[in-house]
Amino acid sequence: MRKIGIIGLGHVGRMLANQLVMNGKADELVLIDKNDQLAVAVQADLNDAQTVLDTYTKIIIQDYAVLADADILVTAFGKSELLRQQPMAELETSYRQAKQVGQQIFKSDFSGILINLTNPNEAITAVLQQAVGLPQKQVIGIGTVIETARLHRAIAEGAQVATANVTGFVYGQHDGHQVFAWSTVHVNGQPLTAAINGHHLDQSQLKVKANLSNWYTLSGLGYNVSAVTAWTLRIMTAIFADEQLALPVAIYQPQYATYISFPALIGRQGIGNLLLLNLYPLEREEIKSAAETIKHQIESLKNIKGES
Ligand SMILES: NC(=O)c1ccc[n+]([C@@H]2O[C@H](COP(=O)([O-])OP(=O)(O)OC[C@H]3O[C@@H](n4cnc5c(N)ncnc54)[C@H](O)[C@@H]3O)[C@@H](O)[C@H]2O)c1
Repeated sequence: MRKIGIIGLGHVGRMLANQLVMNGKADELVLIDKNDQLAVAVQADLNDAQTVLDTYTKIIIQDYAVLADADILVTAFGKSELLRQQPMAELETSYRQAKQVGQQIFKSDFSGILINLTNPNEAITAVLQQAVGLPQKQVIGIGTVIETARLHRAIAEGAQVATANVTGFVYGQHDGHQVFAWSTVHVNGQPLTAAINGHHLDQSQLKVKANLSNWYTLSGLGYNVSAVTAWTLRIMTAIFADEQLALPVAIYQPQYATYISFPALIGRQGIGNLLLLNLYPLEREEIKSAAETIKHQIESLKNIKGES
């Protein structure tokens, strides 16, 4: 039986619940939001849709206790409208919510894999890990998975090849101190320094292009939802199938003594081996510097008191 929980039923939590039910990807789905009416509404709406589906998902709402035997729990609380101000504007709000939600998860005895989507992603994943008390390998953030996907898309469009032909990672801090590790990027097995499919690709232009789609989405919609939902579903599949899929998720990286976006293998156990690739010295320095930025952000949370 596949049992999945989602905490926070805003744009992202709702879309994820919708996809899980519509595609029959969960046998039991636990939906929790601080807004009772919203949770009741999402449950009713999805149950109405189930009248025509040939799969069935049992939907339970507002009950932390039933998370005890859940396989995967996704945290998608937050207040994304704040992102219109600046990328880290949710920090205080998310921190207070994470303390409160984390305590409730701890009390529920949840022992599966927690995937955190709430921003600022690395810092809030670290706060949640402390609060829920699960081993670090079981508490993952979405990290720079979306940045990496956007980079692959920018490269694929520039070289006129399929996105699947592109490999490589963005490390560091989601929506902040990103590190484009060009040494890891290959297209059709070739490094970017080579002409790809007859195209010479410029790194700075690729970087701008990769960030542009985030800008377009945020300025038009005010939030982004589809890519994060699709990649969260992909991570869930990797966990259930024990795939050992390599993605740059937010993980605790002992070398930097902090949560940071870093490529690692994802499977049934959560995080497996970290990918220790042969990076350029400058890239290693940049990752170290991103780790310092994240540590400062986590340190700054000590001055925040109270719960929202
Ligand atoms: N990493 C990514 O690529 C990515 C993409 C999109 C969104 N996000 C992040 O995911 C989070 C959710 O985004 P969204 O657009 O759905 O936000 P949203 O503001 O639409 O929804 C947040 C939901 O969380 C609920 N909530 C707040 N505090 C809670 C608590 N203590 N307990 C339970 N529920 C609580 C709210 O009631 C609301 O329904 C944000 O932090 C956002 O920045 C990340």
